[in-house]
Amino acid sequence: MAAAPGTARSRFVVVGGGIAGVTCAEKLAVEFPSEDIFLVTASPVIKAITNFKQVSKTLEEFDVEEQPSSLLERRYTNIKVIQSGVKQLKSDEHKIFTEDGKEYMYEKLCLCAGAIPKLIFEGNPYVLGIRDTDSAQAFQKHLAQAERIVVVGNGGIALELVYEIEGCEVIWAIKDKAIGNTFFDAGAAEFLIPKLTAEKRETPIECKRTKYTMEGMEKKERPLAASDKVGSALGPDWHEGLHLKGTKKFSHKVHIEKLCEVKKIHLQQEFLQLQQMSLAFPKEEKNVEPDEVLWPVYVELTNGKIYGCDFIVSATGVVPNVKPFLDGNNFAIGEDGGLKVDKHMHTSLPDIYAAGDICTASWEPSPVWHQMRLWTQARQMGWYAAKCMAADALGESIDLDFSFELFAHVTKFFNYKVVVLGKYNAQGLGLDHELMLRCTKEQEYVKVVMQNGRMMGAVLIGETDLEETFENLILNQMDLSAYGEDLLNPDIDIEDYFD
Ligand SMILES: Cc1cc2nc3c(=O)[nH]c(=O)nc-3n(C[C@H](O)[C@H](O)[C@H](O)COP(=O)(O)OP(=O)(O)OC[C@H]3O[C@@H](n4cnc5c(N)ncnc54)[C@H](O)[C@@H]3O)c2cc1C
Ligand SMILES: NC(=O)C1=CN([C@@H]2O[C@H](COP(=O)(O)OP(=O)(O)OC[C@H]3O[C@@H](n4cnc5c(N)ncnc54)[C@H](O)[C@@H]3O)[C@@H](O)[C@H]2O)C=CC1
Repeated sequence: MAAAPGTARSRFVVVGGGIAGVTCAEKLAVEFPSEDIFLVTASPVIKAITNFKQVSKTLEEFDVEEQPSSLLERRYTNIKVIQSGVKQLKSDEHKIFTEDGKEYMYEKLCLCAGAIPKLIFEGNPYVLGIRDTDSAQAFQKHLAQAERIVVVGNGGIALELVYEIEGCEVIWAIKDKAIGNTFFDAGAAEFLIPKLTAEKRETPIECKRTKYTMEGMEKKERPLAASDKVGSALGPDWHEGLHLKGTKKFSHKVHIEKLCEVKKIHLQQEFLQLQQMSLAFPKEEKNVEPDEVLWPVYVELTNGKIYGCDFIVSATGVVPNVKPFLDGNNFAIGEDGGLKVDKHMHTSLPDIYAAGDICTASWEPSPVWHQMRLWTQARQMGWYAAKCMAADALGESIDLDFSFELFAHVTKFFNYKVVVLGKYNAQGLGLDHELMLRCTKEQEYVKVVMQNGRMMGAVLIGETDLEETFENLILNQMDLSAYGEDLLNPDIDIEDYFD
């Protein structure tokens, strides 16, 4: 298709300057050194991966740096970064239109526009979400004035926040029976709880995991994204540079409300009126605090309790960022709202690929892999999408990348190293599975998920040193029935067994 005058044209265009987009553009730049690769991004900074190390077959370790886009262009002279949001895609014309009034034609396009926080009571000024550097800084600013906040959600962000916040009371409202439902079961939650309630927290452990830094610029020099622009998602250790401190002298004070959701949020005046009328909140029945404590906002939970607070953090997951810029194109959309991609990261529309948080993996997965919107998967998908685009462009075939064989994630919660492998929470295994546990208080928690004598998943908390062995056992699906409980016997060197 010929480009109209004024339309820039590139064989490969990538949208999004997060980990998925940058990795995809870098790989394309290497595969096609004589082509210009356009990277179109709404954010003024890009995310780059440095010091990448493959720790084991599927576990990886890397640093993530927020960098000015000029550094990327200097590293890859055939990458051209266009800093403007895409406002429209016309897939039938192979064109994208940007906010600054320009248009670009592509032969192959990869969409890596990430996800946005799925907020409860969206639009309420007392409800904050955390996604990018700007929203994290806004949160920090509000926290500095706060005495009490309510954190809603039970996933990665909530787990990190409730542990890190100091000098501010935290009411943590979760839908589930136990904390951290996206990463662990109730047993692991029990193991972790004492760390949360301990008054004094230790210095952070050194842990082999991704690290988050800002390279090539001082924090104060960082260009601020305009508030209406979508920045890249934060990631590992995002809170390290932030001072997450409230106004109080105490260190930590967390109260957990289980099995509940937020029913309503009342502004102070509305709350007082209702209370005066004694209609909505008869004090003897509900957990309403004494009148002398006045809060800007009151959170009514579905368990009937009401908590006043300075503001609410909604850490309630993300939705793929497909609106409004992809409206008018007939993409197949997954149940979670992402662009469906097949095993070649191809969307349902010709010549359009997608990677990272924006996409929904819709191929038949390996029995021990599942998608989770994580930094590692954004990198793996971006890299593999570029390989698939290259293979398509050259008329070659390509097999699904090995990284999708086994789900593997290393992170840190409550100052413990946490490794989750395979179907670590027996996801999708039904009742037909067994759990084996080993736990030493304040030291380690090891859980393996077994099915028909085979290891299907594991949660390793603490310095267990078991990740590589278990990774192999899950990958090779060896029949372990003969070993029974010895599999977790601390007196047996399990690695020797299987070498
Ligand atoms: C607070 C927080 C902590 C996290 N911690 C961890 C962790 O410890 N470990 C982990 O593995 N993962 C973590 N994650 C998840 C991880 O950050 C994401 O899964 C990952 O960054 C997704 O990468 P991405 O490239 O798909 O999307 P993003 O990083 O969101 O990048 C999207 C890019 O698209 C651009 N964009 C958006 N719309 C447009 C448009 N219309 N036109 C042009 N460009 C556009 C944005 O500006 C951005 O550059 C965390 C996330 C958050 C929010
Ligand atoms: N260390 C790590 O690996 C981290 C990873 N992340 C990733 O960043 C992304 C965003 O993190 P989160 O927002 O924590 O998402 P999440 O998907 O990890 O967790 C969302 C939580 O919100 C709960 N929830 C959903 N709707 C709710 C509602 N209406 N009311 C109450 N609770 C509700 C869910 O049950 C779940 O516990 C995720 O993809 C997450 O995996 C984030 C922080 C740390």
